[in-house]
Amino acid sequence: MHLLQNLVQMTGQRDHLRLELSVLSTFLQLPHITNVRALELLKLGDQYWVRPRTWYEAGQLVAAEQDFANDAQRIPLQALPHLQACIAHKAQQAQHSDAHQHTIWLPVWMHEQVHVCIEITQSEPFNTHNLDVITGVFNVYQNYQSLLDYSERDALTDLLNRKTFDEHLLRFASAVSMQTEIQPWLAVIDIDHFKLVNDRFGHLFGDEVLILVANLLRSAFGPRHRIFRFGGEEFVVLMPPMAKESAQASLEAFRAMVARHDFPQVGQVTVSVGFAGAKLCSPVEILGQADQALYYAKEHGRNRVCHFESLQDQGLLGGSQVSHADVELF
Ligand SMILES: Nc1nc2c(ncn2[C@@H]2O[C@H](COP(=O)(O)OP(=O)(O)OP(=O)(O)O)[C@@H](O)[C@H]2O)c(=O)[nH]1
Repeated sequence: MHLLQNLVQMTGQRDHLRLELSVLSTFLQLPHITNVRALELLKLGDQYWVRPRTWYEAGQLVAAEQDFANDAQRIPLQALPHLQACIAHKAQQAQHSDAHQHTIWLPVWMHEQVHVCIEITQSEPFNTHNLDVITGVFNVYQNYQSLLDYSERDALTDLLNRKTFDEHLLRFASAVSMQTEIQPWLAVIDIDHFKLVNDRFGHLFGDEVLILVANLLRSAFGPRHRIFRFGGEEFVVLMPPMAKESAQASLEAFRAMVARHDFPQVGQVTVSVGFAGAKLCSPVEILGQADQALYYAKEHGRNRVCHFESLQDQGLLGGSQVSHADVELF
């Protein structure tokens, strides 16, 4: 009965982190289980890394507070050879036992990739009944996870939709380090004269441009970035902590990549970009700042990248543009 109640509670969650904590808490109700962790996997450079994202410690479930790259708990995937082999073979699970404990790894497969893996350790060897219950709970969790994921994505481009933006931004903003020049960034990217694309070539070709721009965004920005389609021809990228020059350089590289791309039938398409530091202030404020920089880029020739704080320091932003942010975004 306890298990059923836990499953009900688990499927009542509306965000990934709470769902993860809820599944760990469900596993902890099962007999013999001594430890459970949700591991996050990420490719940095050409190597895969793992870190515990949520785990059980001193009688409590806790979540990592650090950005993945700065997390001292991250280890190379090779350090967990059974999990590494499991992923390499696209297997559903891996097990390992030593004299004291028995561990099972259950990777969450989504679009043929693994970003999360549940690790369960128990004092007794796994038996058939025990494994049936564990995999049953895990399957409910995995199905629910993909349902949540589906509800968070834009149907046309498969990028994140706007629904979870605030939550992602909050996580990025709380990763701000003491060095103020290294900070997360928020960029608003808008396709130039997109109405003309629709008018000249029709909505189907317009849609194809949106899909291709989304693909270019995915290839330009790595897994530590979060890419959203905010609606229409507007995209938002949350960039992990870095120096302003690096943020500017990667946005410039993306802008140039779009300008170089040959869009079928349509030919050349350009984008304008505005970006601002994603400090700990309200999402509305940060979006408003990036949007003011975007507005400036649109007003000054399009196909360019503008940085809010630089424009502000140069006194190039009037007060009137703020209303654009209100109209466009809220
Ligand atoms: N094909 C397609 N068009 C869309 C979609 N969503 C919004 N649009 C169109 O995007 C166009 C946006 O046009 P505007 O906001 O006037 O901006 P613009 O023409 O890109 O001009 P600038 O932003 O000033 O460079 C409108 O024509 C919308 O109908 C979509 O999902 N598919």
